[in-house]
Amino acid sequence: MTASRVLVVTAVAHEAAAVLRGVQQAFGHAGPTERTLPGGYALTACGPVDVLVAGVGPAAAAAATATALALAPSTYGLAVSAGIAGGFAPVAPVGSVVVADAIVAADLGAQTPDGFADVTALGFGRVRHTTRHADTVAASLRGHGLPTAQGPVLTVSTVTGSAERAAELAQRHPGAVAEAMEGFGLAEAAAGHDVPVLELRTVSNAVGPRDRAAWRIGEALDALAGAFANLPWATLVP
Ligand SMILES: O=C(O)c1cccc(C(=O)CC[C@H]2O[C@@H](n3cnc4c(=O)[nH]cnc43)[C@H](O)[C@@H]2O)c1
Repeated sequence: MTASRVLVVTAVAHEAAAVLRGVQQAFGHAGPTERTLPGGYALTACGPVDVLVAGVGPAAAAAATATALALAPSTYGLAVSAGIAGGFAPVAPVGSVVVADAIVAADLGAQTPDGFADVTALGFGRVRHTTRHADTVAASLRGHGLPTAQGPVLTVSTVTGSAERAAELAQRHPGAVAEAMEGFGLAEAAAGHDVPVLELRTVSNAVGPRDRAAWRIGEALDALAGAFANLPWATLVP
């Protein structure tokens, strides 16, 4: 079997529905088919794309992605972490798209007297995965008029809630465009199956002081559908 399908992993069903709206627009498939994988993960197939609901956080993303990849060896040519995200100002405002050229575990490490040390610095692990197709995807989205930022997307286990933490992350990860909670989990699972990865998100809130009234989840989900409708599918699905 050729690795000709794309696996898209979201945290929650609303994100999966937005992704599927975009995929349906791109491929015109009327009837997506849904099944449940072992572990209870909902997987919906639409054209050459499978959309999986994994749950929130890196561990949930890793478990679900590993399950899907193990059940269908040599099926997927790309695994994509997709959903909403917090955007770093000013590059990624609410409603914009972010495309990861790297997926970085931002809080996997140890607090030392000299500050945070990630597991790579500590000598026992990795904190970064390089993605596939980021340039082509970002160019395509911009070509369709979608505001798009490209750069590292951070994976965190705790949502940033202060200006100090946002500044610390931005300083430690120059060029970071967004933070979310699942990308690194997907990337770790995909690496175990030699499947290339991408992370594509739309911004629902700014990374910074907590302000629930400022979240724009509906706007971000509509933007997510728009992004998936306008991906360079011929590149992603050879
Ligand atoms: O309670 C809060 O202050 C809060 C602020 C933003 C997001 C949350 C969530 O629980 C959503 C987590 C969910 O959505 C993704 N996401 C969206 N925005 C962010 C963010 O600013 N930082 C990290 N993750 C974010 C994430 O991938 C999860 O799937 C709560």
